[in-house]
Amino acid sequence: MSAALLSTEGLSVGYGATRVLEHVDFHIDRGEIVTVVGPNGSGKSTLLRALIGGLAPDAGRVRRAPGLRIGYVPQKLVLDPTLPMTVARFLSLPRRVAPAATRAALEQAGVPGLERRQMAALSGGQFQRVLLARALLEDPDLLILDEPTSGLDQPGAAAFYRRIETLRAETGCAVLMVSHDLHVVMAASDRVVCLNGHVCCEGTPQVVAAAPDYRALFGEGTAGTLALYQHHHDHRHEPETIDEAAPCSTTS
Ligand SMILES: Nc1ncnc2c1ncn2[C@@H]1O[C@H](COP(=O)(O)OP(=O)(O)OP(=O)(O)O)[C@@H](O)[C@H]1O
Repeated sequence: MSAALLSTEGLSVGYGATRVLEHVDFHIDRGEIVTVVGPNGSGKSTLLRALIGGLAPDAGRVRRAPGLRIGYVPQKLVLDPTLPMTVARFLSLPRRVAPAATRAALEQAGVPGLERRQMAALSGGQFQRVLLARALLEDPDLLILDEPTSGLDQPGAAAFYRRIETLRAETGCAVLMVSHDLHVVMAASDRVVCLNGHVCCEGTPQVVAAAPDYRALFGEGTAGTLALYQHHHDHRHEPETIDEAAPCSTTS
């Protein structure tokens, strides 16, 4: 537990009287890539809010390594499209960033030279990369991404995941990623945690990118960056909340 960058013990958290997460034990270690999957409304964003300190636990605790630097990429960010704002200016909010640091962050995020482009004129993939660049300006020990590929097509998602893998290799930062896709995850994930109000199951992704079935499903364009996650639940959920095809040996 002491090696963890960030961990929770018995975390219960919610909004007012509504509990969203119950007794969640979670950890992410230095340099690790962890993907949290779960259906819509299962508490993934709530877990992130609790982890970054935006939501106080009702019970249990959150532990952060001393001096931990977190770079956060939000699920979406809505900017007024009529407001003229260059990428460089966006990256300098709320505090000014030197041009060299802006250039380096855009390069690291895989979109060099975008400084003078208008935010409103970026494609979905470019916008996501600029959000990543903004997170990288923090020089994070831990990069937290909330559904970063939700607006991207499969080749776009694969390219984004390749960039994240490269970043981890270059900087050694840990990566915590959230996805509502229960089955398809980043192949480089060291661990996948399945959440549905509590931790249902966790394990490694099964890398099947070379399998003919996988290719039939996802095509050839993803170059091994995506993998299937196989759930091994030992309890049953309400219909339509989670992965009905998963084996559930007992009823909770
Ligand atoms: N600010 C809030 N106030 C009250 N309830 C909230 C608030 N934010 C989320 N909730 C509720 O908490 C539950 C979990 O929401 P959360 O956003 O954490 O789920 P999620 O797994 O991230 O979902 P999604 O995949 O749809 O983004 C939902 O029932 C949601 O309606």
